[in-house]
Amino acid sequence: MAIKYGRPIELREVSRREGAAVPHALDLTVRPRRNRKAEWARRMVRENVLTTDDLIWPLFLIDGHDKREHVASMPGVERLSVDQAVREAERAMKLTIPCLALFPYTEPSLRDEEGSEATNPNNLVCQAVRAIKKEFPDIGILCDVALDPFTSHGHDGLISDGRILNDETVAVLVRQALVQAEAGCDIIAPSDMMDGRVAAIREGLDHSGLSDVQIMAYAAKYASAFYGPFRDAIGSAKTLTGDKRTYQMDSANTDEALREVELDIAEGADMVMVKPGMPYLDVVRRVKDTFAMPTFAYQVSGEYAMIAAAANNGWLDGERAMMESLLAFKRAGADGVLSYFAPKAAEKLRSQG
Ligand SMILES: NCC(=O)CCC(=O)O
Ligand SMILES: [Mg+2]
Repeated sequence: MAIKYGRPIELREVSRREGAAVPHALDLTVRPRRNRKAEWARRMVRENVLTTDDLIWPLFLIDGHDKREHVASMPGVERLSVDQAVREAERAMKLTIPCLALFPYTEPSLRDEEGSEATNPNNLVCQAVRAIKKEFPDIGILCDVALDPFTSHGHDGLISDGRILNDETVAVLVRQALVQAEAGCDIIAPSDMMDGRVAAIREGLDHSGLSDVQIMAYAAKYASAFYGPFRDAIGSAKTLTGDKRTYQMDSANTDEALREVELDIAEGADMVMVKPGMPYLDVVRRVKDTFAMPTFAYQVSGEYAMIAAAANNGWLDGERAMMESLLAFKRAGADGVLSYFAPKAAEKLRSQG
């Protein structure tokens, strides 16, 4: 059977001859199905399109050389040594993915209470930024700013008596942003949810002659169960004590998301992000409609894992579910998506020409 665009050609609606008698014919003037009768007709009225320009590809880094390690809870995703990350950057260039996001798996021996490795100008992230930029200066690189990959307790900030300290943490985040920007990173993406960090980072960058470095603020980041596999990937799943509800947002709220976004824009964010993605599409839509800012969504590890696991079990058509999930972000008003599906989706988009 000939298959095109995933459905049997035999199912195409055959045009009916005028005047032909149809039993039980309804007297309908409006028949919305007319605009869906063939692929060319659907293409004509399609409201949203996904392109490779919409994709940001998150990569996980590990120490070593020529090393790739599977992340068990994220089938198809690997931790990469810096040389392998450079190879993936080349793949991203060929696939016309505009931007990579880098996340380190930090050796346990380098993690401490203060997350000191975050401000080491030669840490894994900074090494990867330099190596990728040296070979592929034309690909964008986004670096996360938060302490969780570097702290022994797995929290995004400094802790005292069980409290995550805001202002003290912000001072460290500014130093983290500066080492990454000095290594050549193009976009600083604070994901820590401390108050006032965007303004402090903007000021730090500007005072260091780095005023061209953009800020994509994880402005509305929710305390979510969907981050589980990411914590597995960066090695903080086992060490994380408690949860992040005193700094990340309550999943019950959307007005609060608007206030958070408004603050980050006022503090100098060039782009804003909502995270997680699919369970929070209502927030993406409200943010886009309210602020008309470049608005991004993060299709997080748990969202990826759900689709990948169901597909691996044969319960979902993985490719179709991937493309449908990514298009949903465009429909909700997002300008782009951080997604672990980025390379697969880009391959699919390019094969469709
Ligand atoms: N700051 C980056 C993340 O927390 C990512 C979460 C995920 O992919 O689950
Ligand atoms: Mg905030």
